[in-house]
Amino acid sequence: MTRIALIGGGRIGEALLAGLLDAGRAAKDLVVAEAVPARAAELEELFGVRVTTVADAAEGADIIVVAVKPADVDAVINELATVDIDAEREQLIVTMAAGIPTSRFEPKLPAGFPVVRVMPNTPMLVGEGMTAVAPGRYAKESHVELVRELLTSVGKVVTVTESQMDAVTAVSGSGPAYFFLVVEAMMEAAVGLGITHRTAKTLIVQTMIGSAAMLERSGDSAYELRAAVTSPAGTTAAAVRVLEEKGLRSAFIEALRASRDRSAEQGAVNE
Ligand SMILES: NC(=O)C1=CN([C@@H]2O[C@H](COP(=O)(O)OP(=O)(O)OC[C@H]3O[C@@H](n4cnc5c(N)ncnc54)[C@H](OP(=O)(O)O)[C@@H]3O)[C@@H](O)[C@H]2O)C=CC1
Ligand SMILES: O=C(O)[C@@H]1CCC=N1
Repeated sequence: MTRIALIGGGRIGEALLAGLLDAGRAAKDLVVAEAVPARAAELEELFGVRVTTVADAAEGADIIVVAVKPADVDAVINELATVDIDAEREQLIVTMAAGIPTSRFEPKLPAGFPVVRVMPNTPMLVGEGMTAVAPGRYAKESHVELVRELLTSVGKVVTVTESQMDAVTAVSGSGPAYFFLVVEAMMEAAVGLGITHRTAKTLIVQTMIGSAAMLERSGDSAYELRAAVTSPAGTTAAAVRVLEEKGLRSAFIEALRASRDRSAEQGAVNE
């Protein structure tokens, strides 16, 4: 079985770990390097995985997943550069850090060492992740396939070019937060209209799940599905008019641009 080293056991690292274990991967094939001792102990306790140093984790792994904050990536690269990793042993690095290009890794690693950049999201935790995968300069089709296979066990996977990664980050990497924000706002509104918190959550979550399922399964566009909900002079038209007047559409356009730009900016630091 493929041995996976996770460098950085934070929010996204935990989503990956939990998703992989739920998908049937054995804890003995997963090893974690985590800087915060209390967090390391928590991960050992929660998931039964071994927590060790970056060097030990990386040397024994087939796939080394880097899931630290963008600002910490250089330190991890420098550490990986000093350990015994080798493309001939079929090892590869997968980086999840927003904005950081594969070209930041490649010059510091053994010649030709393959790096694959990915942008996952936290729903991996429940097997419903969305991950985009882009090969670096030395990653072959077989490396991309291996990464796709790994991440398909925790959700959907698309392959993109690395130049699209900052945009993908704005759409699906950060995307869960936009939906959670919409739910927060709808919850507040529903409770304000006299519905209990518990009932409001049931109504909203199932409405999201149902709407997503229709988008996925019907051949119709979001516009067509929305039109089918909107009775002439009815309730939906009244609500949508307010949302449009308040600038929801342009807010999303500007928000995703800001997210894309922030991703690129994180990659540009220290270049
Ligand atoms: N959260 C998300 O939804 C997504 C995040 N990402 C990317 O994943 C990366 C991690 O994000 P996130 O999980 O939110 O961040 P977190 O801060 O929650 O997790 C990163 C963890 O790595 C630890 N760490 C830092 N340096 C090292 C090191 N040298 N060795 C071992 N562990 C280290 C951190 O410790 P400390 O706290 O001390 O720094 C922290 O516990 C980011 O680059 C982000 O862009 C990508 C997609 C989605
Ligand atoms: O907020 C962030 O920077 C990370 C990257 C995508 C989702 N979370």
